Amino acid sequence: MAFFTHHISRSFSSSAARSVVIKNVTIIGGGQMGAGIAQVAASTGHTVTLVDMSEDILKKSVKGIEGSLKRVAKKKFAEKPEAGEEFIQKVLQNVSTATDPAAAAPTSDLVLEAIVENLKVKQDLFGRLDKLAPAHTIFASNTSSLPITDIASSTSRQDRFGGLHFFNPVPMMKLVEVIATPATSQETFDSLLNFSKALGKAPVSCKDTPGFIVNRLLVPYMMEALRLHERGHGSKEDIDVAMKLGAGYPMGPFELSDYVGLDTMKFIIDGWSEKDPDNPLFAPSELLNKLVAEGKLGKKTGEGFYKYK
Ligand SMILES: CCCCCCCCCCCCC[C@H](O)CC(=O)SCCNC(=O)CCNC(=O)[C@H](O)C(C)(C)COP(=O)(O)OP(=O)(O)OC[C@H]1O[C@@H](n2cnc3c(N)ncnc32)[C@H](O)[C@@H]1OP(=O)(O)O
Ligand SMILES: NC(=O)c1ccc[n+]([C@@H]2O[C@H](COP(=O)([O-])OP(=O)(O)OC[C@H]3O[C@@H](n4cnc5c(N)ncnc54)[C@H](O)[C@@H]3O)[C@@H](O)[C@H]2O)c1
Repeated sequence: MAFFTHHISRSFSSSAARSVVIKNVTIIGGGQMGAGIAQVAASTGHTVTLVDMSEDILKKSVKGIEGSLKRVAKKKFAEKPEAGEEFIQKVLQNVSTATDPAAAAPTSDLVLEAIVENLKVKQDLFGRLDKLAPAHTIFASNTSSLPITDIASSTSRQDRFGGLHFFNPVPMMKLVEVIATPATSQETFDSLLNFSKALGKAPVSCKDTPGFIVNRLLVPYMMEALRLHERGHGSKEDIDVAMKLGAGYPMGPFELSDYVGLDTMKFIIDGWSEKDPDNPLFAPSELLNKLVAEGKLGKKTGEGFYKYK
């Protein structure tokens, strides 16, 4: 229970780091979130290196960025399609790709991670990068649910480590949660806050507490929707319609789950259940586990709670 009741008071450690103007960014993970963040960073004049595990994945990431830029350009340059095409090419020139994070880390002001929601994998990544990146480089995680303090513990730069939690789809969602751990320096926090503003986002300041602000409220809501459905008290279609038309949400909880990715949902819930085993809300869901086991991960695989082909 301590996981959900503890309170961390924010105190900034004294730090050798100065406030950094973030220009060169390495983003690790070219999935939904990493590609979206890369797009927005490149669109706002940052130099971006996008890293993932294979050239094939990176090709897909860049294709996704191009597709999203086309939607942005269609609106932004409605009257001037050739200016729209120029904008797309200019943004894409700011993005390079790599399969080894070591390639870009030495010249990065910020290394931002958006890989799988697994503590050990994130710790291994940052532990390795800590030895490669210069002293001034800030590290940040886009984790949905893991404590930033735990991820940062694999490095020797806990004062230069924070959370930057973006929302999906990144080009459309204005919010960024900027998370300071008790060890994050004021300079690092300011750099991350200013970077979020430079991306055209609206940052809010968060403590390193479970779910930060949005997911602390969103996860119980989503889990209640799942439990309601599992008890047979509402079809997923009716629950989605009800929350869209009755609460004004743009997507119902099952549509949103498919959009986020059911594998990510499961990682979040399994992690919280481990930390708070007595909370029935976080107990394993047979339905969610079955869909993930069948590889039905939502929109990205063509099927989740709903079918998309
Ligand atoms: C029930 C199971 C429970 C399991 C329990 C597990 C619990 C865990 C839950 C926690 C999950 C946390 C995840 C994460 O940490 C935090 C999040 O990110 S939460 C997700 C937040 N996002 C949302 O809530 C999105 C809600 N949806 C919307 O806002 C909209 O639907 C939309 C995505 C913007 C799309 O809009 P629509 O009107 O529906 O559709 P359109 O396609 O017409 O789009 C409108 C408009 O937007 C443009 N657009 C859309 N996407 C993009 C894009 N990627 N790039 C560029 N442009 C885009 C599109 O072109 C349209 O433009 P227009 O035509 O209007 O000019
Ligand atoms: N999906 C969402 O709506 C959402 C929103 C906010 C935050 N997040 C968080 O962002 C992170 C990424 O989520 P996503 O939805 O983009 O996932 P995703 O599955 O779409 O993409 C993850 C990418 O990371 C790559 N990857 C995995 N391990 C790697 C490693 N060691 N090195 C390099 N690349 C690696 C994978 O190949 C994949 O392309 C997670 O921590 C998630 O909790 C997700």
